[in-house]
Amino acid sequence: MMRPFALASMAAASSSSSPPLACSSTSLHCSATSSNRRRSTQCLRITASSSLADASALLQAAHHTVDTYVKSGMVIGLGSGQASAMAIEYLGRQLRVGAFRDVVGIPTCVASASEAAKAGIPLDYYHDSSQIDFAFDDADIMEEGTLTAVIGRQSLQGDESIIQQKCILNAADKLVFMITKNKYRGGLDGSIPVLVQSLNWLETAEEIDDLFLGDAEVWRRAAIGQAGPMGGDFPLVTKEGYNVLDIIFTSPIQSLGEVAKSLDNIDGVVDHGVISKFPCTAVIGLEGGLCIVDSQGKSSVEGL
Ligand SMILES: O=C(CO)[C@H](O)[C@H](O)COP(=O)(O)O
Repeated sequence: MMRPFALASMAAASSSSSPPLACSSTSLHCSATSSNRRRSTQCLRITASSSLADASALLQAAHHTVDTYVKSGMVIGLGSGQASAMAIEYLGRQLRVGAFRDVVGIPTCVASASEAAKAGIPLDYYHDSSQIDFAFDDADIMEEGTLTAVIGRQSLQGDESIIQQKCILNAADKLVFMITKNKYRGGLDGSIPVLVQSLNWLETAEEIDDLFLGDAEVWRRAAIGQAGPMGGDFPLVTKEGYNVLDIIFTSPIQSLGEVAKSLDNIDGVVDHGVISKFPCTAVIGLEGGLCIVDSQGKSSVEGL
């Protein structure tokens, strides 16, 4: 059954991500555990410098992604978010100075199309038959080890579409997510967006609520105004005509893959923000360096 959740509990759930102390089971280990712990404490005190540090970590991740994976002649899926915007801007600059040529971008949403247009990257639409050599994106969170990611936590206004984003990312021969280390861990928390048929959204929401009973709350996303279990006065309707439910996990998620599988089996669920792609690479921005982890289990550290 849907329960009337207070707004305060939504705020608490969405801000409950505790800072991790290390970014991988393997070598992210990168000797940085104690300094990361020190850094986590400092970050709690100085939020402004934390976002500056994150921005600088993401900038390194964005430059590394373009420098390492982009080659002339590629068709590239362009994701959205802070790091993706940085990568798009840098890619445009590199095209202008002649570091690459004949690159075509396929934006996953309006925001990345607009960044790419500003950067002067030639663009194309995504078609079912599009051959995409490489794609990059931000992730809201990424599961340590499996590299399963969640996208689409931000509000889906305008023309954004989780379906289109996932199609482009899944179609790419190679996919990179650029993230900061606090988004890469096991026992993830926070929310997962789920697209549902709007006609029977309440039944679907109740089924999802029953599935994760005690571990999650299910809210319908609002287009404007206050969030609420029912989506407020103006529930969000995507461009495809679906509602968005946010499953707000209040207990750590044991396996994102299992959550995705369970959601796929529920009537009325059209898609969700969990993406599990092989091969996939996480370029994780750290303070003063990068950690690169791929889905074959290889990891390396740069610049620490
Ligand atoms: O859907 C997404 C990427 O496709 C993410 O929700 C989002 O863009 C993350 O952005 P940021 O890194 O700026 O928080």
